[in-house]
This record gives sequence, C-alpha cells and structure tokens, in this order.
Amino acid sequence: MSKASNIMRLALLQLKGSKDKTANVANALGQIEAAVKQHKPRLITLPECFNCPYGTKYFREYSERIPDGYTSQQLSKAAADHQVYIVGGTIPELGENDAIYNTCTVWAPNGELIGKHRKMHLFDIDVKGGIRFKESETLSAGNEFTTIDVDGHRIGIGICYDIRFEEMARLYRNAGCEMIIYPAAFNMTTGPLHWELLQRARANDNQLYVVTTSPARDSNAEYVAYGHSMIVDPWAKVLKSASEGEEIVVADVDFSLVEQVRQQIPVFNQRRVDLYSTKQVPKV
Ligand SMILES: O=C(O)CCC(=O)C(=O)O
Repeated sequence: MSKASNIMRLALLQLKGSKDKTANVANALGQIEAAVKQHKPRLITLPECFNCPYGTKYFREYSERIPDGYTSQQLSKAAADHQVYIVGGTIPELGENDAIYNTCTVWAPNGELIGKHRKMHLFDIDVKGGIRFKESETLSAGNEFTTIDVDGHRIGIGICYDIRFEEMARLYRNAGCEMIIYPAAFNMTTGPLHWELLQRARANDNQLYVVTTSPARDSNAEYVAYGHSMIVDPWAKVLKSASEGEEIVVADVDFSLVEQVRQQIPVFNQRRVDLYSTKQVPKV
C-alpha cells in the first residue's frame, strides 16, 4: 500500500471514569468532539475500561456485545460523524458462550469496525504490600493478534498488561507494524516503576512508535490509575506525555522516523537467527 502521508496527528484522551456507564460514554463523546474541533486529529485513542470501573466484580455487569452494544454503536457514530479513526480504549465484551473479554474496538472514519482486540495476557499479579489483581477471575483471554492499516501505516493493538510481553511486540514488528497502541490502566504500584520504562523498551526493541492511553487518576476510586498517557517515538524518546488528570494529548507523529532509526541502527537485520528464532510472523 502506498503511504499517503508520513505525518499523522494523534489525540489521546485521558478520561475520568465513574460507575455511571452512560455518563462515561457521554464524556468520551464530548471529549472526542472537543478534540476534533480543536485539533483535527486523524486518529483518537481512549483509555482501557473507559465505560466502567476497573475491577473484576464489574466486568460482567457492564459487558456488552460488539458491535451491537450501546458503547460500540456510539463509537461507530462518533467516528463517522467526525470522520476520524477511533481506537476505542477497551470495554468489557460479552462474547460467545457467555465469556467476558477485555476488548478494544477500532472504528474507521466511515463508522465501520476495522479491528477488535481481546486482551491476550490477563492481568494476574500479586505484589506484596502493593497490588493484587486477578482478571482471570472473570475474564477470558483473547487469542488473536490485531493490526489495522491507517493511511498506509500498519498499527498493532495490545491492551495494558500485553505491553509486558516483548514477544508480542516483536511479532507486530515482524508483521510490518510502525506503531503499537495500548489502551492501558497501570496503577500506583507498577506505574511509577514500569510505565515509561516498558513503553520505551518496546519502542526501542522494535523501532516503532508506542502509544498508551490511561484513565485519569481518581484517588478515591477502588483502582487508582497512574495516568501519564504517552507517545514514545522509535528512538525510544518520550514525544509527549500527560500528567494525572483529565487531559487531551495531541502530537504529530512522523513515520519517516521509523525508517530512519531502522536504517541507522539495523538490529532487526543483525539478529543471529541462526542461533535463536525471532522470525515468526503472526496471522493477522
Ligand atoms: O502490568 C501492570 O503493571 C499493570 C497492568 C494493568 O493494569 C492491566 O493489565 O490492566
């Protein structure tokens, strides 16, 4: 596919959440409209679990079918109304056999669903004195890689904990991705330690853009999100970053940087694949 443009304007919406689904979706729609009016982005990203509280006890109650459910329909309409790509954060999805997934939907400017990624690695951790979380209490894991093509640029989709798995990012690079977008909600234990580190690591490993979008921090919530939605460039430099509160982060990313870095530091072609294998190309 020919690359229509190397510059793409992104708007990351770091949104406040609450227990009121309709209010959460309305807030997202209002912020999408504001971002479009003020900044005219090509692609908008939303946070993980933007329509419900982040907690295993909430997922089933808030779950919806995709694409027939309320939130999907609203995002589809917003994408079409504003002629913009929307990487719709995540919502709890009611799937086949009553299984619940943590799922990201992606909408094209004509309102069509062009991607659906179910979180592949469930967030099950137990950090002593820090945080215990067990998504697998109520969620099932997805088994598929998801890429979208926007103006000739391939973008991989992962969700939050997925970012810890370098193999997944590597496979996206093998599939030709120039960017990986992770809707995410790190917390106050792992966020300060690992949030930026993991993004810069994945960007550096694979010489591509890494984009994360977090909920805004609410210190009174049961799960306190870290915030700091971020864009990291293929040099592993933080291009733009949010603070903790509700915020729109806007940046023009230049995809020609991807090629420049890959030419100047050609690690991808210097791998000793005679000694180890990192060549698998995923089915996308
Ligand atoms: O990996 C982490 O530290 C946080 C992951 C997370 O919050 C999630 O997967 O939702």
